[in-house]
Amino acid sequence: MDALAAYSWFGQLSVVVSVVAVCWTMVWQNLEHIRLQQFFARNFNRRARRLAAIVDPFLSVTFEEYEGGRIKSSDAFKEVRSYLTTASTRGVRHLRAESGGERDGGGGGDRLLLSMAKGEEVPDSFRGATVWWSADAAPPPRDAVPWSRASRAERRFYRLEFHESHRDLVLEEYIPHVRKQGRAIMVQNRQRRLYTNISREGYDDGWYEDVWTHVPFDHPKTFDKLAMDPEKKKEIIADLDMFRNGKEYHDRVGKPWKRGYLLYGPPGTGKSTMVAAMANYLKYDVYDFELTSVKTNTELRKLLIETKSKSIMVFEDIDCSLDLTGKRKTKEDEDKEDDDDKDADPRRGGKKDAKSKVTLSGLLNFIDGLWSACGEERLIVFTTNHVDKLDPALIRTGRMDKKIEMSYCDFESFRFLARMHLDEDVEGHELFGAARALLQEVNMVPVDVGEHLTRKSVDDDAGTCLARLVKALEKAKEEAAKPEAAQAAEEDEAKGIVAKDGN
Ligand SMILES: Nc1ncnc2c1ncn2[C@@H]1O[C@H](COP(=O)(O)OP(=O)(O)OP(=O)(O)O)[C@@H](O)[C@H]1O
Ligand SMILES: [Mg+2]
Repeated sequence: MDALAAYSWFGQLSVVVSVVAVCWTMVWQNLEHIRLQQFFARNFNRRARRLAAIVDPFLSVTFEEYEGGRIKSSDAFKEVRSYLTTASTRGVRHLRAESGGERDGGGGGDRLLLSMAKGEEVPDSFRGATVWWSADAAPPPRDAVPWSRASRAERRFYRLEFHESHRDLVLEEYIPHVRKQGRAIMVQNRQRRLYTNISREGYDDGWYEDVWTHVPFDHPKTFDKLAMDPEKKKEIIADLDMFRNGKEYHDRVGKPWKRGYLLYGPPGTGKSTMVAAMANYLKYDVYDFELTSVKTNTELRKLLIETKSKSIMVFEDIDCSLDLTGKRKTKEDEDKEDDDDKDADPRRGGKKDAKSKVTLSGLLNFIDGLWSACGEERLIVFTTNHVDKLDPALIRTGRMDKKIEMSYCDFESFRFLARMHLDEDVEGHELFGAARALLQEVNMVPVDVGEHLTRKSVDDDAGTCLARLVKALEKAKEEAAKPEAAQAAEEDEAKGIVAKDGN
């Protein structure tokens, strides 16, 4: 390299170094500037926050009806609204009334859903902390979908305000408590349903997606109107309470949250009525399984999957629904049954008129197989007139946890029915004692006792009804005293069958 070239190279290097130096200085100065800005901003914000906390130490949480522009109202909003229904109806002067749609957990029909009107505020207290709820609404968004009513409606919201010293209590305990209470109120108020699986016209073609059809469940029977031994009734109610509040226990011991009840006894002793009373007490839906309409075990499983929590699954007259006296199946039987499932499934080219092929093991698996754990908080109730006909595997503990015998009318049930039907203190009536004495000798089911005690005309009084009952009991006593042969002859005569010798 000659001297000139070396000079030129050195010159270029110095230019590059100077440019880098200038750039670095600029960047550094700006960095300093940004740092300073951040420093000031942080300190100012902190001070501003501190100042704001002194001036206004309250925090707030907002529950919007439509979260993030969705058109389905949010669960949290509905839960808060339900929770506030109780608080607001007491403390608020201006309420908003809506007809309770099923989707909102209101239930439709005549029910009204009351909530705080816009601009109202109500205090609430929780573990010594006071919080305030207010209701408000924002105008609909500019980009509202014109044909969607929900989208065009104003955006309602609830605001919860509390002192910042209660921040942890409110966020971690109070809000979960409000949501849980709100959900419970929604369950209490919802219109309950009675479901049936009886197939509708066209179902066999496999086109209907819904395997259940339903009607509103409005059965008037409650435990207050069910005649039975008071101690037994108390025990059943306590058992239902334990079950309803048993989520933690079932989780702890690793048991699916379900319970089996077997109700057995002669016809007319109140088994179906007991199911209605249970459903009304627990506020559960009822799924009435008509097993004779279920073609296969697979279909039974599908029905199970489609049931919701907080429900009673009832199998009435289980002994008549299926041949459940048979043995459980071998492997070969199960293979054959799978083929039968295919045969009976019209969607898979099976015959339409296939008879029910639900088997005992299908039912056993339904009750406590792997699939039975899907969903939670469900009662399974079997009713039967012939408990002795049922396979012991079906009613063993774990499948049927509680077995309740519904029996003939005893004195307590009679007294209960007499008071309920005659609506007065009938125990002093002379015929009351006579009926009581006869009931110790004769078996009569509650449905018959109730029927005799029912007033048939406006002129009927307690005496007339009791006399009718006493007469029926005396007749039943006479019948019971007759030898069996005479009874059979009488029955034949009634049917028009006359013995060959003419006697
Ligand atoms: N223990 C009872 N208390 C009050 N009412 C009863 C009682 N038992 C029966 N009844 C009345 O009798 C009618 C029939 O009762 P229910 O249908 O519950 O009998 P069941 O035991 O289910 O009979 P089945 O075995 O024939 O199905 C109902 O209208 C019910 O009101
Ligand atoms: Mg019944």
